[in-house]
Amino acid sequence: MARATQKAAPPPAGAHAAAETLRIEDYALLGDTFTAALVGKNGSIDWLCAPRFDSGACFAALLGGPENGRWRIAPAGEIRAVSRRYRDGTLILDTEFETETGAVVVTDFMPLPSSEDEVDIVRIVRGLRGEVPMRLEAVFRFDYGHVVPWLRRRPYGLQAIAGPNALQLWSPVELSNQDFTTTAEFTVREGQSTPFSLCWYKSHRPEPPVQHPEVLLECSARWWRDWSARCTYSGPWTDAVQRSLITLKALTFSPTGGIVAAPTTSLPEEIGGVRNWDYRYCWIRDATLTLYSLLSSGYTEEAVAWRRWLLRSAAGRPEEMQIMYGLAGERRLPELELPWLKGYEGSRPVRIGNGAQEQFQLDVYGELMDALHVARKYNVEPDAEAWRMQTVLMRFIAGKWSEPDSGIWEVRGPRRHFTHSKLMAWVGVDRAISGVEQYGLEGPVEVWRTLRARIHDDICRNGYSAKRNSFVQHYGGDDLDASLLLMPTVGFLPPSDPRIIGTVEAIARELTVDGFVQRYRPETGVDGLAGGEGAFLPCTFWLADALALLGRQDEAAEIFERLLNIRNDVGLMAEEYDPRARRQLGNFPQAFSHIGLINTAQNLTLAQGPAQRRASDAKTGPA
Ligand SMILES: OC[C@H]1O[C@H](O[C@H]2O[C@H](CO)[C@@H](O)[C@H](O)[C@H]2O)[C@H](O)[C@@H](O)[C@@H]1O
Repeated sequence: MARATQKAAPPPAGAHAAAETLRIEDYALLGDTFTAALVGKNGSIDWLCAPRFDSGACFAALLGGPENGRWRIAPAGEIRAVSRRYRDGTLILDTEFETETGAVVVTDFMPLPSSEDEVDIVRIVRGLRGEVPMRLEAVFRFDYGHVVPWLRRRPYGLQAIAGPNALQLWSPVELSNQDFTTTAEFTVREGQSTPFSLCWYKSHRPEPPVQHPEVLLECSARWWRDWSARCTYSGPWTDAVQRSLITLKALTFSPTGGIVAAPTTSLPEEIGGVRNWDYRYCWIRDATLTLYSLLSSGYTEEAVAWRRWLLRSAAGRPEEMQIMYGLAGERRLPELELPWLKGYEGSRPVRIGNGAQEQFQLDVYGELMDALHVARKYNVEPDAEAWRMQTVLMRFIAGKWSEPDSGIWEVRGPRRHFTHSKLMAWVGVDRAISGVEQYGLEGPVEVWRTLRARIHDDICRNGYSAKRNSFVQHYGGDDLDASLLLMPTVGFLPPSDPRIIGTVEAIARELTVDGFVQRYRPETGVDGLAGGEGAFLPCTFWLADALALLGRQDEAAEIFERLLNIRNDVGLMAEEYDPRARRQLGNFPQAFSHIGLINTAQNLTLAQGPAQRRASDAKTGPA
């Protein structure tokens, strides 16, 4: 049985049941709108940060090995087949294991509604056929696998405690403890049910009471189904859109409305490579597209919360505005490496924090201007404050638009005059002018009109290559960049303009690998990083959007279907995809990719989807 033990060095990996390497797409998401967990097809929860998305992980096997923390419940013997699915309209996962002696289903979920002080995970094992010997293995660690806690036997099961963190494992079966690993063996027969629950809480607080798993299951199912019922999208891709919306909701930090780019850090953009970043923060850039996806699907409340998060986070002097913030708008997100973690399939370093936070990325000012414009257009909230912010931002854009920056891809090479950055500066000015022209707000509109024309002219002269008949990645260069697919979407030029057609076709021809779009060619060294990366899924959605705007609906739909096909078995997508190895890459699941899915589905279904609406907002430049 579990007993009090003393802290010691983490045991070697060999002390645990060998871990198979799971692909990124072998994971499914659990979440409670405060934090999230990833559970693998093998029944192992390999990632959980508590109490918030950006807290230290208590299960970090995803980026190391079982010795860095995990919680597995699976058949003890050979598994013949595994299948899984979310219950309709929920984030409640059923994983079915088929064995020689029978079949069981493990139901995993994080109960809702939840609170900031506790994080719960419930796992209910039910026998479907025959009888199945099961094994539980729990390796509790804190601080990303670094801290080995004390384990104490408790009447309900086990408590793990170290520093500010405590976990309680509630178990109806006997637990054993050896080498800082907790195990249990039990058998489940047809019709039987064996529930477990795990609760993270603040170690200085009293132990939380254990709640009944079946009651939590019922409440959580109701909570998700009520939420999903608010979706207004209906069309050929309703299930896919709903799954992406649920994912987006699970990536939302409910106390503040901030949406994290992904719940993970350091899942690699290249297996074995160094492009491993922490995405557990909120990016301003992703805001406009997020707003469109929420508003056009009926989720006004979430859009309001996200807009309020934006206003609070970006408040202050524009020169101090950041491109990303913490969940509550925190500004300091220092980038650190965690040398004790060997990285996903050896992809090192594992990083927490994100150095891109300090970069100057001109496009985010335009993104913020556009997001506030969209919110005004949809009449999201009374908005005097937003307009005040926009006029201040306009002064900043006017003074800074001609400077080089690090761009949408947050390159770690030298700053450049990225065409997309200038494009978004143009968008910022254009939306300010709309504030005056369409909404009667006050501002120096003549000065802004002159500025808009100047930026437009600058982009057309310096960001366009007549030789290539395409806009290019940065001034003075010849390379392409998939961010330029947004040119028709933001309304810079009409989709029928030959320069736009040329750009979309050049990207489709030269940046596409087996039908998936790369954001740029890393081998040019523009990003200052070693190695390469996969195709970027949001950019592939943007290609579909651009083609739809060009009236090439069939091609757009073909790309969209291709994207749907590479979602994993439970409808989730990472940021990138390796078309040759046919596997997902990068942080997972990625909000930007799911936002792309929602918006493109709407673009292909509605007469006026988000892309058409965004394009028609702008005063497009001379054709
Ligand atoms: O690979 C380079 C950069 O990758 C990350 O940024 C990407 O994700 C952001 C969030 O979705 C997105 O806004 C940005 O456009 C993407 O390039 C990473 O966070 C950066 O640190 C890294 O340099």
